[in-house]
Amino acid sequence: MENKELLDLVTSRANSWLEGNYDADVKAEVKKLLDSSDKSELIESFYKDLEFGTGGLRGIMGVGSNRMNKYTVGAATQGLSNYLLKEFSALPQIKVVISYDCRNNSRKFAQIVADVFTANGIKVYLFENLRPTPEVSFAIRKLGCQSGVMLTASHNPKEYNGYKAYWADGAQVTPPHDANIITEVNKVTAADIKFNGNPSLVEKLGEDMDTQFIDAVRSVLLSPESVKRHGNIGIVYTPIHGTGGQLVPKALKAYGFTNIIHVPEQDVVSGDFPTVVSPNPEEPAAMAMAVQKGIETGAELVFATDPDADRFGAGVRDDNGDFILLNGNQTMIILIYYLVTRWRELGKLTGSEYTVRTIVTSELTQIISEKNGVEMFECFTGFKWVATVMRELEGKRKYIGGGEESYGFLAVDFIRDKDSVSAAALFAEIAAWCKDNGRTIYQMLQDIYVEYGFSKEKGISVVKKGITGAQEIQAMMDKFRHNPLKEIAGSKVITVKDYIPLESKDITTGTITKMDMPTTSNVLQYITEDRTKVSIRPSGTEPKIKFYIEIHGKLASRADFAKVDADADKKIEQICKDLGI
Ligand SMILES: O=P([O-])(O)O[C@H]1O[C@H](COP(=O)(O)O)[C@@H](O)[C@H](O)[C@H]1O
Ligand SMILES: [Mg+2]
Repeated sequence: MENKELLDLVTSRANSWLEGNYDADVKAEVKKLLDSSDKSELIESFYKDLEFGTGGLRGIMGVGSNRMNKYTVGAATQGLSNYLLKEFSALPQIKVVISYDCRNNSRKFAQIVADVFTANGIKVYLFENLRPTPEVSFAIRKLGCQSGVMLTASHNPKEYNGYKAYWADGAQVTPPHDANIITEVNKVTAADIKFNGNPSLVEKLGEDMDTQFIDAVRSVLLSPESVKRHGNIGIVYTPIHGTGGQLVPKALKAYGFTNIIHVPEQDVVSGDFPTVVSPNPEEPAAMAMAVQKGIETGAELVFATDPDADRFGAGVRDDNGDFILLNGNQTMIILIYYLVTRWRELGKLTGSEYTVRTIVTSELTQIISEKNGVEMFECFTGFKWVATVMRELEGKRKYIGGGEESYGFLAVDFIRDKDSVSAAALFAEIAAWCKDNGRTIYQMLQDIYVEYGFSKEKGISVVKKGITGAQEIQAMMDKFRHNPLKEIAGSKVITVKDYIPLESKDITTGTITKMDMPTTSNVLQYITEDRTKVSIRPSGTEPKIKFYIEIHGKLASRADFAKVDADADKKIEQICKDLGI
């Protein structure tokens, strides 16, 4: 779009906010944007509507159709209400769960969401205080609700907020509901939003639901004897100012862990995230205070969760006693290995069990799972796709666990989104079990590489903000799509997978095979002769293009680990050069 055309579009959209049914302070903000000589903020705020991405709506807070505010949150809820009223017209009472995280405005947005739902005659179970995302999923199933909303922008920077929308099975909405809801939302004008809530339709949720959640999580403990013997392991835990503090320590205690060490500065609930630049446990800086506390106290494990406590990050001690922060693939490898091993040892495997990973998560998890006789399914990025597999297999096969490289794991089937609470308890349990086996988690990971093959994964995100950033990301995707790399780190590319046409192309023969996926997605994958895999996709939650690198090799024994790992780093460096990142 030409600059003039774009400016006309945003000016007319902003003017409609000045004329429409909007609060006076909102109009004053819009006027400021219109009057400013620098039009960039006006353009960013109005050039499009906020879109449902990988994890619902997510955007910077502020006025405008492309921002998180009373009206975009209100319109989303009005559209969702309209859709629920149609879909469940036979029910005497539609019910939903609402929770929110520590972010600035999350509580306020939660109240707006509750008002709009109840104004539409929908019963709301509203958490009395901030609670983790997985508890929303849990409560929807427990209370037999039709939908739910979590106000959070997950691990995004503090300027952001967001809206995760759930369906009756406790999973975030997927097709056809997501598209149908968007159609309803797009029909809503500011005047249509019913903001005048009906408090008599609100029921508060709190400690009772927490107890049910913790009891359910407690029931999946697989090695109670090991925990009994080693319940005094020192575990540092930080919620990074978010919701995890409500449940993670309780879950660890319920498992039998007694030595939980807090990072008091980060237990402080705050949407300003005063002690970190970014509240994302994937970034080592977000875990620095916890690691420091671990060093000071001699703890063995360091855990962190993101603000809405669906992501789980862990640090373990290496052979020198130094803390190593595991990446999401390593955590997933450890969790999957433990689950399938323990299920097998306990005689719980009947042949119908399964696990799930996303297409950008290490294939080593698949090898481990399947060598233990447990089929692993592949799905798109977004935990809603893991939940989709669970929905399809509900009542037919038994879910053991599933997850993804971005610190997301779910080890239970009574929740349908990633859950850091059960993941943290499980991880601590693994540390106890390892002690009984005479090794550390770090050594166990190396043993896994020896037994199942060595792999190393690295995720690289390139940030490209705003409207121009989005165009640059698309141009990069176009380049990789139309001029695929022929060689990566000296190895021939033999397969290119494109998830828009859902085609896998064998480069040697030119044969194209259709891929079976429930929908399409803007993802490219290159696979080389030496099993290197590079996946490329634009993020659906942040202004980023993401590269996922995975390489495979051999590890003969623990003694060789340092060398094999260092060589892997060199290879990954070369791959980055080849990708131009
Ligand atoms: O951000 P969260 O923790 O809600 O998590 C959501 O977004 C992550 C990042 O997605 P993207 O790569 O599209 O940015 C996904 O990996 C995850 O499955 C999804 O549930
Ligand atoms: Mg999160």
